[in-house]
Parts: sequence; structure tokens; C-alpha cells
Amino acid sequence: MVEGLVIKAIGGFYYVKKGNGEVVECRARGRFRKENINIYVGDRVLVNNPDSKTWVVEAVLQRKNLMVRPPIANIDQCILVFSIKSPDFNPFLLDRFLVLAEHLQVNIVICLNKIDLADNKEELENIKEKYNKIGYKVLTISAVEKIGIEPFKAILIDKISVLAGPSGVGKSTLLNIIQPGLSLKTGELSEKLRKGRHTTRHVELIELEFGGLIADTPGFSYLELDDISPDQLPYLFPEIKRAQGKCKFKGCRHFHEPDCEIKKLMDQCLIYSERYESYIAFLNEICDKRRNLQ
Ligand SMILES: Nc1nc2c(ncn2[C@@H]2O[C@H](COP(=O)(O)OP(=O)(O)OP(=O)(O)O)[C@@H](O)[C@H]2O)c(=O)[nH]1
Ligand SMILES: [Zn+2]
Repeated sequence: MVEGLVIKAIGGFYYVKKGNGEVVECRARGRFRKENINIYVGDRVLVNNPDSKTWVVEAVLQRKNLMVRPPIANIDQCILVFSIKSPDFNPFLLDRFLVLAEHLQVNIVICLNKIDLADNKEELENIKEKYNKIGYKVLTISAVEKIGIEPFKAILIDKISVLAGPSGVGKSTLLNIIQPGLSLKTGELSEKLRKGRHTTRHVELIELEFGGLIADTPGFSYLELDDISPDQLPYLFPEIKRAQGKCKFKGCRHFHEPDCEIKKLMDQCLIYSERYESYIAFLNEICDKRRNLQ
């Protein structure tokens, strides 16, 4: 039996890359279904070929995390791609992606693409400074003018990364630049997705020739906060997490409570008001949904 990594799953077949680099097509052990064991792309598995013809996944090793949609296991980092213009930079949408990525407990890198379209450098610097202060690494990139490509490649080396972000920000363009052979059809792909083709797409980890794997996630993402509880939410904002526990009330939700440290920090401009607004909006959204389910 040898260990391998599931890099593709399609129609009941699993494509497993073994330690020697060879990729084998596998079936799952029959008992997996009965025992409710699922195999996901990104899973480390033990494979065997008992009759030296067909390969079988015998066991799934413990995963460190699992993203639900699209289902990918053992992610090291989320690369959140946003554009400065076309589409316009949307801080509230970025906060939503950030919260979801924080919930997965993975490393996060923000990539601001299309800097060639930025009206002024100051706007760009302000955005960068804001997220740096919160604690995020921010890369500024122009895929079209090939600016910032090397640092982008550097963060991907030897990691399992998921590229996420709104439609049209340049994710496929970036992937094509770092690995020209990929020939992802930029633009065209999103057109097909809009027509609902995404339901039939499979999940796949693309091997980068300079080392590392990246998930080819299409230009849509499941952005519901369903799995997050109101009590977890403060911990998904690093700047709130840092001050957590300093409020007067134990279990303060930083909303209507008096003597709230978070609100004080915001008044002192030590927490960005936009971020606090996102926090409150998400808190309301989560609480409303839970109330409706009761
Ligand atoms: N000006 C400029 N345009 C860019 C840049 N990067 C990508 N584009 C353009 O933006 C458009 C969308 O790029 P895509 O790579 O298809 O975007 P995507 O994020 O993969 O979109 P989805 O497939 O919908 O998720 C294309 O017309 C690209 O040529 C950039 O750095 N600058
Ligand atoms: Zn508080």
C-alpha cells in the first residue's frame, strides 16, 4: 500500500498522485459508501492494486480542513483575488471572502489585480495599508502588464492553494500567466458558467511546474455564512480577535453592549469602521437566518 494525494475526482474515479509522481486512476473500496466515507480532492489516501490492474483507495488519512463548496481537503492557503477596477474593488465582498477563509483556518493572501487600471496610486496604497494593518499579506498585481507575477508565484510554491474571488477579476488570466500550458479560456469560461454549466464541472488540483498545487475553482463561490455561529464571528476578524475579552461583558457581541472595547477602538480609528460595519452586517445576517430556522 502506498500513500498518495487525490488531485482529481470525477464520476466515481479518483486520480491519485503517488510519491513517485505517477498518477493512478482509482476506485473507492466498496465499504466506503456503507460507512459514509467520502473522498475529496486534496485528501491524502492509501492506495493499493491488489490484482496489479485496478487501483483502489483503501483509506483516507486524517484531513486538516475541508472546504465545502467546492469540496477540497487539506488546503494550505486561500488566495483571494480582487481587482481595483472592472469590477470595482468591493471591501464588503472582500470581508465576506476573508471571514469564510478565516473559518477554514488557512493562511490568507490578498491579491489586488488590475493595478494598471487604478486611477491613483494613493487609493491602491490605502487599500494595501488597511489590510496589512489588519494582518493580511497583500500583493499588488497587473496580469496584463505582468507586474507582481514573481511574488505571486513565490507564495504558491509547495502549497495547496485555492484561488477565489469574484467573477472577472482575472483569476484565469493569472493562472495562464504562471503556467501557460493550462490554456484556461479566460472570459469564455465565465460565459459558460453563467449558463449553468458549472453544475457539471469537476474539482481538480492543478500541478504547478515550479512546485505546488492550485485548485481550479470556477468564477463563483458559495458565500453563505451558514456554518458560522454568532460566537465564532468575532474570531474571524483578526483585529476584533486581538481585542476579544477586553470588553466589559463576557461574551460581548460588540453590538449594543455598553463599554465595548471594539467600539472604543473604532472611535479611536484603531479598528476600521468599514470592517466593523461588515462585522455587524454579518452578525445580523447570521442571527436572522438562525431565527428563521427556529
Ligand atoms: N486591465 C487589466 N485587465 C485584466 C487584468 N487581468 C485580467 N484582465 C481582464 O479581465 C477579464 C476577466 O479576466 P478573467 O481571467 O477571465 O477573470 P476570472 O477571475 O477568471 O473570471 P471568472 O472566470 O468569471 O471567475 C479579461 O478580459 C482579462 O483580460 C489586468 O491585470 N489588467
Ligand atoms: Zn465588545
